[in-house]
Amino acid sequence: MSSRRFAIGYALAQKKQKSFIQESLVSLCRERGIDLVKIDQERPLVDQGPFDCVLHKLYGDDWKGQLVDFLAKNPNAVVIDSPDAIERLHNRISMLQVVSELKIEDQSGTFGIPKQIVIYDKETLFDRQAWEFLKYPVIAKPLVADGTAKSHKMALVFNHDGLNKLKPPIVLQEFVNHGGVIFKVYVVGEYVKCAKRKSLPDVSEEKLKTLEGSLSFSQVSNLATHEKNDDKYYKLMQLDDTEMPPQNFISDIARGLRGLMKLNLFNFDVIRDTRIGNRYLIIDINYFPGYAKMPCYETVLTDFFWDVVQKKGCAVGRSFSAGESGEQVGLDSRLTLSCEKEVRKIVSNTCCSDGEENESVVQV
Ligand SMILES: O=P(O)(O)O[C@@H]1[C@@H](OP(=O)(O)O)[C@H](OP(=O)(O)O)[C@H](O)[C@H](OP(=O)(O)O)[C@H]1OP(=O)(O)O
Ligand SMILES: Nc1ncnc2c1ncn2[C@@H]1O[C@H](COP(=O)(O)OP(=O)(O)O)[C@@H](O)[C@H]1O
Ligand SMILES: [Mg+2]
Ligand SMILES: [Mg+2]
Repeated sequence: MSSRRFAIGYALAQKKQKSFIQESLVSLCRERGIDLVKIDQERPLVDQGPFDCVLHKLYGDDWKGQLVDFLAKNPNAVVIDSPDAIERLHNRISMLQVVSELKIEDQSGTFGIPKQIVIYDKETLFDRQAWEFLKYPVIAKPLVADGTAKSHKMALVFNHDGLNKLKPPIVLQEFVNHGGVIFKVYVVGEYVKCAKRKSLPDVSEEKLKTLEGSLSFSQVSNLATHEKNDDKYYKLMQLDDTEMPPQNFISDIARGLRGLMKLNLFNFDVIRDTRIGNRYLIIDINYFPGYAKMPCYETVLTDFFWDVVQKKGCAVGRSFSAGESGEQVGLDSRLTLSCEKEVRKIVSNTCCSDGEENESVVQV
C-alpha cells in the first residue's frame, strides 16, 4: 500500500464548515492518509495547495474563474463538483427538469414532480386562468434556490386571498398530501442513504374550506441534528409508522439523477402521494446538503474521498488529463468528476451501532 498522503482543500461557508468539518471527520481522513485543508478565501486559490482535490460549496463567477485557473495550473487535480452542474440546482425549475429525463429499471413505483408553473409577475399571479391546472392548496417557492434564508421562505396558499403576500419570481407548485413525512435521499458518489423527516401535514378538502389566505414556513424538515438523532423525534413525529420507499427504486432514481446531473454530492426530497400509494414525487434537490445528519457520515465521506484521491470508483482525471495529450479540454469536462462505474449493490448499514430502522443504505 502506498504511504503517499493526499490533500483535499475545502472552500465552504462558515456555517457549512462548522457542521461538516468536524474533528471526527478530519481525524478519520487523516488516518486514511487524507489531509483536509481549509482554503483561504481571502487569497487566490492558485496560490494555495498543493491539493489533489478541491471540495466546495461557493458560488459566483469569481469562484468559478478561480477553479478554472487552479485546474490550468494543476491538471491532475480534481474538483468536486462542476460549478455548471451545481448551478442547475439554483433555480427551482431547472432543478427538477432532469427528472423528466430519468429512466429507471425498477418498476415498484412511479415517479415524477408535482404540477408547477413559474410566475414572474403579479399580473400572471392574479390571472387564475394562467395556472388553472393547479388546484389549491399550492406552495409558493422562491424561484431562486441559492442557499440564502430568503430562498427557503415558502407559503402554503389555500385560496385567492393568500396570493397577496407573494412576491414573484416564484414557483407555484401543487401541494400534494403525503402523510406528513418526507424522504430525504442523501447521495455521496455511489452511496445512497434514505432518511425520514417530518414534513407539512395533509390538508383535507374539508379543512381547506376553513383555512384562510396562506401560511408561511421555512425549512420545516430542518430541526437541529441532536433532535433528529433522538429516538423521541421519531416517536413524536410518528415517523416510525411510515413505510420506507422500496430501496431498489430509490437507488435507481439516485443513480439516474447522479448520472444526468453529473454531481456526486447532493440530496433530494421525495414525497409519497397518498392518493396513489406507490407514486413518488421529487420536490427538491440540494447540492452538498447537511451530511453531518447522516449517521456515520465520517465513514461514508472518508470512503468517498479515498476513492476520489485513489482515482477509483469514479472516472476521475481521465476526461481532463490535458497534461497527457497536451490538448485544451472544455471547462465542464475538466471540472466534472464523472461517474462511469455503475455498481448496483444493496448493502446493509453495517457501520452503525444504533441500528436505525428508519434509514436505508443503498449503493448505486
Ligand atoms: O445546514 P443543514 O445541515 O441543515 O443542510 C441544509 C440542507 O438540509 P438537509 O440536509 O436537506 O436536511 C438543506 O436542504 P433543504 O433545502 O432544507 O431540503 C439545503 O441543502 C441547505 O443548503 P442551501 O441552504 O440550500 O444551500 C443545507 O444548508 P447548508 O449546510 O449547506 O448551509
Ligand atoms: N409539492 C409539495 N407538496 C407537499 N409538500 C411540499 C411540496 N413542496 C414542498 N413541500 C414541503 O415543503 C418543504 C420545503 O420545500 P422544498 O421544496 O424542499 O424547499 P427547501 O429548498 O427550502 O427545502 C418540504 O420539505 C416539504 O415538507
Ligand atoms: Mg427541501
Ligand atoms: Mg432545497
